[in-house]
Formats: sequence, structure tokens, C-alpha cells
Amino acid sequence: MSSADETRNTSAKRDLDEQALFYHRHPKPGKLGVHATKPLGNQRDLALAYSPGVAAPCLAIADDPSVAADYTSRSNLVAVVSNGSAVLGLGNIGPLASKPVMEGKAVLFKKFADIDVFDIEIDATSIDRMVDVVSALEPTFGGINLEDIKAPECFEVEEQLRAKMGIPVFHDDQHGTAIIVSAAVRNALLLAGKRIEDVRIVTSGAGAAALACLNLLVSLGAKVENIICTDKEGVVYEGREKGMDRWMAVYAKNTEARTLADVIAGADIFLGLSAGGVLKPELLESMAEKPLIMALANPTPEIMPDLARAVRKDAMICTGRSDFPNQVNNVLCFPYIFRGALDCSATSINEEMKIAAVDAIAALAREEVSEVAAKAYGSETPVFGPEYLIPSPFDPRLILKIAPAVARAAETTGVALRPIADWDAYLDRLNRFVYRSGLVMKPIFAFARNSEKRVIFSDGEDERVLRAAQVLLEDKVCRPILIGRPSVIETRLQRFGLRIRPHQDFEVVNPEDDPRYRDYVDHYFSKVGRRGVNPDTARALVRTNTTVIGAVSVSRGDADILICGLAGRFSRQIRDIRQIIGVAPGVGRLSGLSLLISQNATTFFADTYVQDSPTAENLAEIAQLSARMIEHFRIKPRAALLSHSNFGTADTADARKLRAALALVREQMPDLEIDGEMHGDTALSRELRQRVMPNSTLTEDANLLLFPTLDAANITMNVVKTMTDALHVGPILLGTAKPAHILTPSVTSRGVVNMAAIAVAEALQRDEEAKG
Ligand SMILES: NC(=O)C1=CN([C@@H]2O[C@H](COP(=O)(O)OP(=O)(O)OC[C@H]3O[C@@H](n4cnc5c(N)ncnc54)[C@H](OP(=O)(O)O)[C@@H]3O)[C@@H](O)[C@H]2O)C=CC1
Ligand SMILES: CC(=O)C(=O)O
Ligand SMILES: [Mg+2]
Repeated sequence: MSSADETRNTSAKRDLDEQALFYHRHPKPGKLGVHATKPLGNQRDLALAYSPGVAAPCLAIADDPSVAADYTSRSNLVAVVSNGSAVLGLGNIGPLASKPVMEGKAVLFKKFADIDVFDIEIDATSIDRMVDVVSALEPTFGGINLEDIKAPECFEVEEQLRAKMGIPVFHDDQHGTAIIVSAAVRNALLLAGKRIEDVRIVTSGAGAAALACLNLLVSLGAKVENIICTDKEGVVYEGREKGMDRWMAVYAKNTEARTLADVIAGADIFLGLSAGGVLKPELLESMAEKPLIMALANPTPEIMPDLARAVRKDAMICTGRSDFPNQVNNVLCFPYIFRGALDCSATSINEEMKIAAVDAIAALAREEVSEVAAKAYGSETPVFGPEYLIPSPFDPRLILKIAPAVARAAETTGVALRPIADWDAYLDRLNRFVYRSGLVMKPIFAFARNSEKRVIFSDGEDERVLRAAQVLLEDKVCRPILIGRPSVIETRLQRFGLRIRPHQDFEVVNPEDDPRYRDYVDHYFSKVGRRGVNPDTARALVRTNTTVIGAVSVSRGDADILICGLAGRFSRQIRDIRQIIGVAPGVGRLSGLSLLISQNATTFFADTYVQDSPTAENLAEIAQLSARMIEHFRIKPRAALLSHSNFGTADTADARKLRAALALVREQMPDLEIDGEMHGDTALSRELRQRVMPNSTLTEDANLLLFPTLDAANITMNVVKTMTDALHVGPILLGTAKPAHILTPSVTSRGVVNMAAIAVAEALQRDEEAKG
């Protein structure tokens, strides 16, 4: 039985096949759709979108073709083009059968780099026909990604298209693969202590991917004389006639060797871009020390990693698959290299842009991994080394590093028609795409930067807090203090590959052994002694309850800010904070504010976590505390009191409560833009407000939504969050005597960082207000 048959017959494979078929079929066939980006809701929209209005952009483009980038989606639209002649390692299965792969590439472009794609499967086998069809598509697209077209035709097709077209033409199987292979090779050689000029490379495969990888490795310093190619016919030797072409002839050698087995001895790198199972384990024995084995055929590699590892313990092993470490796959490159090229309207993707991408990817693997990347790898956090030569495809930093590097190289080499004019704004845009919290959080981070505020974290042993602490220290946002056992913190930092160290970089409060223990117990007892807590319980809690320890620390002035809530019940922690830190002078009750950041809006919701049925007075206070907090974000608050009643259409108790709250706010904080009571859609649509309340004092759509009850606020916030795939920042606890915030157990490390920065900004603002 062949290895392909073996693979096909495993039950795991059958399961995966069934799931894949279901995934592709339900709920709608395929993986892609087209959606309109402009409203088409009425006669006027129709007149603008189509005839007669559409004539205006048509004529503008006829006058000046470059404005097509302003009036159409072309500049963000890429064609993924295939004729289906070398689909993955499945061979020549034709254009129609290649469509799931091309739709898949389209999804990856969108997901990883926000690039729109039409997949174009063409029924064309001759070079001339492929070139004719693709070059005729230039008016439609900002770039062409050729995919799964077999060698040697793909070389000729790409060469001719590059010469004919004024937009980037990039054969992903060649150059995307070459870029990521080169990054992995660079890092592997660094670990092995070898120089690229000296290493011997043997390939299995002399097709599109293998030859492009070799060409790029040669531009990076590898020597042609140190490279031997093999393919189905065996060694590529001088004088060979069968299956030769001018591209592989570059690597032909004057040798009597004829098979892979004849040439692999002493090789430092095996580069497999051919077919599953072709590398037999025993062949690895004769390879050089610390060999790099790149078995990249998809879906079945040239050798499975466990078989390779059994023979060579010292090997570094890469495959194209996501279920093993070191996934060398062009998905790490193509979305981002196109992002960079499109963003500066590059006319091509040249050698310098490719090398910029190699440098960026290789350098990224040597940095500490992000939390998202760690998750993509499973439970073990990867640290740069033989099992982590290149970043995970889910590493959010890929776009931030590769796209700007590519755009800069395009500019330097003169192929950028519209060089990036404002690099800060460009990086912000990429950041916003990645984290979505980037822009709205920016003023907060700017304000908090270089603060000396001491933020104490109750859940100091939690991975998310450890990762957040490193970011906060690097970004100089605060001085973290972690509550936890030092040995546990130390071990986890090492396990997660984090650089910061306890005591040296940040303070640790050990609940099991802190010299201030007695003082903390006395302080705690002074706060809760007459609230049903006896001295024994106080002693036990100050040893075991880290929220209590953190709150006492802030109350005593040993820290400035408390962040807790990654574990434990919200209701208990708010009780501890209320009792120990207390409520700010002049504030009646604590309340909770949530921020949702979606693709289209930044909106605050209150009270989402604390007061279940606020009175009119409570609501007026929530509105004012929320508005002051929103100002820290350098956003002008615009509040709407939301109800089932729209400006007096109903006279229920809740509607009356909201009207009373409105009157109170207008009296107590006349500068705050607020109106109500109103429907949720009225708050978010100027058109509706003009229809039902033309003299509404809300001059723009509301960004602070206030609700009559906790249920209404919390339910709405969670529904909107889920339906719009929004990022939740918060809850931000309002009204405490000193900054203290209770996060939710589902918070990410980025959420911890965001909340710490908000709390630092809040603390600095309080200092300024105290100074007067
Ligand atoms: N991990 C990644 O990112 C990528 C992986 N790949 C994988 O690389 C492989 C090749 O793709 P690509 O270069 O586009 O395809 P091509 O058709 O252009 O090249 C295939 C090459 O592999 C050789 N080959 C095929 N079967 C064998 C075999 N049994 N023994 C030795 N050599 C063999 C072919 O030799 P001959 O010409 O004699 O038939 C040819 O040289 C595929 O499995 C693909 O999935 C490709 C791109 C990216
Ligand atoms: C990854 C890819 O492009 C291939 O295997 O063809
Ligand atoms: Mg491919």
C-alpha cells in the first residue's frame, strides 16, 4: 500500500474529510460572498450608485486612470488565478477542482490582511492563453496572485505577465514559499552555527516552489555549486534530457549520482517541495550535523516529523502543516506582502521587497511570541529554537512587520506609485486592523506613557497578567506589582519565554510570606471589623484572598491602582473593593462602564456590571462619571438615555425615571451633550432623530448609551458585542476612592494591558485634579 493510500485510509483522515465537506457545504456552499460597501436603501442611493450618478466617477477615471484607486475598490482587490495544473501536492486536477483552494486563499487574504479577492479559475493550459486571459484583467485588479500553476509553464507565464502588466504579479508557490523558506533557513542556520555560503542543499522537487526557493537562497548567499536538485527522474545532472527545462538546468551538476539516496550524504538542508513520503528515514542518517529537514509537500510531507526525529534527534524539522511545529507555509507571507504592495500602489513585487519580507519574518521569530501566537501553537508557549524557527500564521504581528517593510522597500526601489505619506497613520491603520483597540486606546497610552504609577495585579500568577506585565514594562506604562508565589511566577515566565524577572524588573507580593502581613491584617480589620469579619477570618483572608491583599495595598498607599477579576466572582470582589478602598467623596454608588470597539463604531455602555436597578439620581451620576471617563480617551461624550419610549411616547416608570435623570444631568452637568429618553436606533441615527425630535440636543450620534436597568445594559452590550464581533474593553469601574478595576475571567492579556493603561490615565487625571 502506498503512503498516500495509507494516509487516505486512516480514520482521522476520514473524519477530517467529512468535516471539511460539511464545512464547505453548510450553511451556504463555498467560502466566499460579495457584499456591498455603500448603502443602497432608496431612490437617491440608486441614482448615486448606478445611472445616472455613476457616470461622474466613470468620466473622472477616463480623464485620469489613477483616480480609479479613489472611486473603485480596485486598489484593494487581488485576483487569485489558477489553471489547476499543480494544486497543492494533488497534481493536475484542473481549474474547477482547484476552486476550493483558491476560495481558501481568498479567505486568508481577507482574514489576515483585509484584502478583497476574486478567485479566477481559468480553463487554459497553454502559456499564451494564460497570459492573454490574465493580462486582460488588469483594469479589474490591483494585483495578481498566481497559484498552483505547474512548472515550467508558471515561470514563463509569470515572466510575461510581469513584463506586460503595471500591477504586482506574484506567483505565490514560487515567491511566497521562497520567502518563508528563506526566513526559516536563516534562523535554523543561526541556531546550528552554520553560514549560508557553506551549507549543502539537496532538494526533492525541481518545480515552481523548489526552484524559486533556491533562487532566493542564492540571492541571500547560498552557492549554486553547493546545491543538488532531484525530481521524479532523479538527480538533475548535466546532460540529462528527460524532464529538463532551462530553469532547472541552472542547478544541473556534472555528476554520476542519479538518485536522492546518492546525493543526500553530508547535506545540511533537505528541501522537499515534491510529493508525500519520498524521503525514507534511513537517508537522514548520513546528513550533516544539526540538519534542517524541510518536508513541505502538502498535504502529506516528504517525511513525517516523528519518523525523521526517530533517526535524527539533532534535526530541525519543518512541514507545511499546521499540526506540527515549524509550519513553513506561504500563508505567512502572501497576505502581508500584498498588503504592503497595495498600500503604496507598487507596480511590481521586486527582489528587494521579497528580501525585506524575509528579514521581517526571520526577526519576528526571534522576538518573544505574542499571546495569540502562543495559543495558535497549543498549550506550550514556543520560544525561539529548533521547534520554533518561524512565527505562527496566527501571530498578529506579521502584518505589522511585513507590510511596512515591503512598502518601504517598494518606495526605496522606486516602484511605489503612491509612497506611504504618513507612516504613523499607516502603522495606526494596520494596528487598528489587528487589534481594533489601537486607535481609540492611543490617547490613553500616550497619556499613560512614562508613568511611575504602581499597578498591583491580584492574579499575578496568571499567564495573561505575566504577558501584560511585560508589555506594560516595555511600553513604560506603569510599574507592575504582581501578587503571587515568586517561584511560580519565575517558572511560568520561563515557560512562556518572557524576558522580565521578578524583583529585578517588577515587585512581587508573596501572599505566603510578606513582611507587612501584620500591618495588612490590622488595616483590613480596621475596614471590615464591624462588618461581620472577625480577626481570625481577617488573618486568613489576608493570606489567601489576593483581591483583599491588593485592595489593602492600594488603600495603604503601597500601590496606586488595583487590577483584579481574572478569577473569582465579580460580586465578591466589588464588595471587597467597596469595603477596603471605598467610594470616592461625593459619589453615591459604584457603577460599571463598558467600551465596545467594532469595525464601524466606538461605543460606551453603562451600567453594564454593577447597579441592577439605578434610580434617576443614580443614573444621573452614572452619566456624569461615564462622561468624565470618556474624556480620558480624548472623545467628546454624547449620551443617550435609552428606553422603549421615544421622547415621551410612553409613560412607564422606567421612561419617567429616564426623564428625571435627564433633568438632573442637565442641571448638574450642563456642558454634557445628553438627550432622551429615546429608542436605541434613534440614538444612533441622525435621520431618525430629525424625524422624531428635530430639536434634539444630540448633535451627532450618541457614543454613550445609558440604560434603565443592569439587565438592559448588560444584555444589549453582550448581544452587540457578539453580533458585530466587537472588542470589549472593561468593565471600567467608576466611583472608587482610588482606581480599582475588576476584569472578567474571559479577558485576554491585551485586555489586561488596555485596562491597566486606562487606570493609569485615570490616576494621572485624578492627580491633576487634586493639584487643582
Ligand atoms: N508549504 C508550502 O508553503 C508550499 C508547499 N508546496 C508543495 O510543494 C509541492 C510542489 O509544488 P509546486 O512546486 O508548486 O509543483 P510543481 O508541479 O511545479 O513541481 C513539483 C515538483 O515535484 C517533483 N515531484 C513530484 N513527485 C515527485 C516524487 N515522487 N519524487 C520526486 N519528485 C517529485 C516534480 O518532478 P517532475 O517534474 O519530474 O514530475 C516537480 O519537480 C506540492 O506538494 C505543494 O503542495 C508548494 C508551495 C508552497
Ligand atoms: C501552500 C501552497 O500554496 C501549496 O501547497 O500549494
Ligand atoms: Mg499553492
